[in-house]
Amino acid sequence: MADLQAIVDEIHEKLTPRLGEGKVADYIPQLAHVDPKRFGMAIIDVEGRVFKAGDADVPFSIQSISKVFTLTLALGKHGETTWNRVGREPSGSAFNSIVQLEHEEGKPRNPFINAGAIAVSDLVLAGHTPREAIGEIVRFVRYLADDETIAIDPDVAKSEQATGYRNFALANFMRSFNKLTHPVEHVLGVYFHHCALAMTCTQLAKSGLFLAASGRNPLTGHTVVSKQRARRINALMLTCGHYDGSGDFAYRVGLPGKSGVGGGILAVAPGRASVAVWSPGLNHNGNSLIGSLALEMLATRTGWSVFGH
Ligand SMILES: NC(=O)CC[C@H](N)C(=O)O
Repeated sequence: MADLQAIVDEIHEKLTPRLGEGKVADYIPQLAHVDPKRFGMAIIDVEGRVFKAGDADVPFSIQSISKVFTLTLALGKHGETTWNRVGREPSGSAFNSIVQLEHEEGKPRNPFINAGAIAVSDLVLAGHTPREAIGEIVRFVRYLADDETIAIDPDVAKSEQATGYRNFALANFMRSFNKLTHPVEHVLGVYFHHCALAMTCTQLAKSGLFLAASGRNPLTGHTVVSKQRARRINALMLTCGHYDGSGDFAYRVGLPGKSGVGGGILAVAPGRASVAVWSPGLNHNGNSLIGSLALEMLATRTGWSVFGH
């Protein structure tokens, strides 16, 4: 086994001169306040060993990475009927695009674009008030990471609530096709709050470990999902986790991954490790520019690509 700590240190050192490249998301005003030169990386292998560099223990806004956790919850509640509400195909369009929704009559392409995650929030709301649903999501993420300190940043949630015009448009559009069962304000309340979860790279890597270990978190011994479900969530992350940049991420990195506009990426090396990186500058697809490079370097040095060495 390669010396992972040496690899992580080398990646950090090599990328340090480039920190600040890319564009920090500012359409959610609160996200624009983040220092663009931050960089964190954490790897946790299936034996529980932790390898970290840089700001691995500084919390950041996980944004769309949370869609992996809400999808897992929705599948737990609704099983395969989840797929009546959201598809499983890459969209080839931006995370906040509305174009396909009209053709597809309000059924979003996949659970990781905004429209799809809004449909998933509607599913998580079933039988709950918005406050209870948000509480359930926070409890679930704390259970995954085995860390009771994880919380939502209320300022980020408020900031997005105040400026989330596109997400309101997407949700209203779906509602017009009768594709949401709860009021738009309730569904988006859940969506904005889970996107505003603040986590460190270490916490994120821990919370994704069940996906690297056939559905069971080896640190806690908890079986989170079946092997089959873990494999399927990984497949969705690989094909849809980086929006219209998913093909390029598969080509360069070759790992299931989910990005967020806060600059984080959670990547899964099945059977090996869970990896989280954070660097706030984004590329033109809204994925962390330096974070993607860090994962490309990691995959090259470890041979972890799911497509072969
Ligand atoms: N890609 C993202 O991280 C987008 C999530 C963000 N909360 C939004 O709805 O715009």
